Amino acid sequence: MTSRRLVVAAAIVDDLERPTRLLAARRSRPAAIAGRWEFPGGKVDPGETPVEALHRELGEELGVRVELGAELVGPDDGAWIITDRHVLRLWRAIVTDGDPRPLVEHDALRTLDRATLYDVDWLDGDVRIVRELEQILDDPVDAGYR
Ligand SMILES: Nc1nc2c([nH]c(=O)n2[C@H]2C[C@H](O)[C@@H](COP(=O)(O)OP(=O)(O)OP(=O)(O)O)O2)c(=O)[nH]1
Repeated sequence: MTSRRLVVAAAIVDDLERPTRLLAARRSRPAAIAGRWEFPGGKVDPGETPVEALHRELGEELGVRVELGAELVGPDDGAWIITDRHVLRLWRAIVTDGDPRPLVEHDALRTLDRATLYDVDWLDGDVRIVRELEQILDDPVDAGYR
């Protein structure tokens, strides 16, 4: 049996209930995935709950505090297998404090909407998650934001 390490990450959006924009982060390391885009987050440390780990990672990586919304439940026992060694759990989140900056692990951030969602080179394992989020993202015009 393979047991995969749990990674937790956030779909940082502009509105928890009716999102139109999503934050993507570009990896700066390790070399094998540098330049690819992902959801900010990281591995859960021993003794941490997944939600505690997510708050810690978002503070370390982006310098922000967040409020979490609904989890995006995946097809693999409720989570998302992203690599042969990792399984991801992902929550909607909005920033409540700070401006996201690529402090560690990332060298660029982008805010994407439905029209630009695939303009970045998502990590392979994230692509089907992005497809699911595409169903949730409202058009900014429909949502009355533009
Ligand atoms: N954070 C994150 N990792 C992802 C995503 N998609 C994906 O395949 N991964 C992979 C990349 C890494 O191999 C692994 C997560 O490890 P990580 O390097 O982010 O974890 P970490 O911050 O705790 O770092 P470390 O302990 O290795 O220093 O999962 C994603 O959307 N977000």
